Amino acid sequence: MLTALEKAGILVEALPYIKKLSGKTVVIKYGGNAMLNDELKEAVMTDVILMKYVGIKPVLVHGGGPEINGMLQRVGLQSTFVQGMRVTDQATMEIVEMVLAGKLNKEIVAMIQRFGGQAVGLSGRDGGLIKAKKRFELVKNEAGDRVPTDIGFVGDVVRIQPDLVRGLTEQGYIPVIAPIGAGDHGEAYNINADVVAGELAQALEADKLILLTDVEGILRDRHDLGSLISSLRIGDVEDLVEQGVISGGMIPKVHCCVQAIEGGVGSTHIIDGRIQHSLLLEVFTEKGIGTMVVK
Ligand SMILES: Nc1ncnc2c1ncn2[C@@H]1O[C@H](COP(=O)(O)OP(=O)(O)O)[C@@H](O)[C@H]1O
Ligand SMILES: CC(=O)N[C@@H](CCC(=O)OP(=O)(O)O)C(=O)O
Repeated sequence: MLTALEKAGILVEALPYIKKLSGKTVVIKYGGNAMLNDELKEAVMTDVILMKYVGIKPVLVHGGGPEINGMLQRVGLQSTFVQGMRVTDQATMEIVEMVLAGKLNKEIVAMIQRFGGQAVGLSGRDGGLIKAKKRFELVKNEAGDRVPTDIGFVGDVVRIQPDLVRGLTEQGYIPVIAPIGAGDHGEAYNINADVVAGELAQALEADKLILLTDVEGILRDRHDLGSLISSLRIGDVEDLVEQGVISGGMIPKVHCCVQAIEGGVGSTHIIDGRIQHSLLLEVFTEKGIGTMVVK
């Protein structure tokens, strides 16, 4: 048990971080398996609300890959991934939007409301928030050349109109955003939630981008938890991707951190969403956790 003095010490340790981040925007991406557990979900929402009440402007972008997988299975649709991106045909796109914008977005909003915060749920199709275009994934062929590959209704962000989100944070709401964009003709595109979080962080000139995931951070050896890279320079990222050290779903994460840093976001972090209150540990303690991607 902590003594009263130790408890007070923990609160005092948070003071410089509260001071530094008060009034600043922090974009948090929450998704994957870390989203399936109710206790963890509640801890994440509590952390986000706490951030808000100490003067930070949190913006939540959520994924929901495993939930989409579950629903696709229920309706008998197969799903495949190319470099961490879901190949998305028309029928899959409908399910993706139903699960992300219809189910999960509203559940998260309801949970924040229940715990005492004020949240507004949006998808990128609302209010022209995310303009998207079809993404062609660059995939290596046998000769080792990167060839643009059609993966259906998967989108790249063309433009973010951040005013709506800014207005909400200024009025004290916590925006909760589903990663779907609108094409030229209003059609829906499935965008990886990490990509949306990175782009939004840049558009909002956020101070921090935090990606919550289902591993400790970036590991040099996936089978060795002691090999966590706590600080990774953006110049070293491509080598690690080329060597296969960083693969699958970690690729969009690390790339969006690189882009966010290059786009002016103060700091980017990939942290373990399976640890209760990992957000608080990252934001309000000296040591932080996970991998910080730095210039
Ligand atoms: N070097 C690495 N270190 C840690 N995880 C890695 C690494 N390379 C690939 N991964 C994989 O990336 C996954 C995280 O990506 P993803 O499953 O898309 O997460 P989320 O669903 O949280 O967005 C990890 O669970 C792990 O399997
Ligand atoms: C193009 C693409 O892959 N989109 C993702 C969108 C959801 C997401 O990113 O969810 P997680 O963060 O939980 O993985 C998908 O269809 O799964």
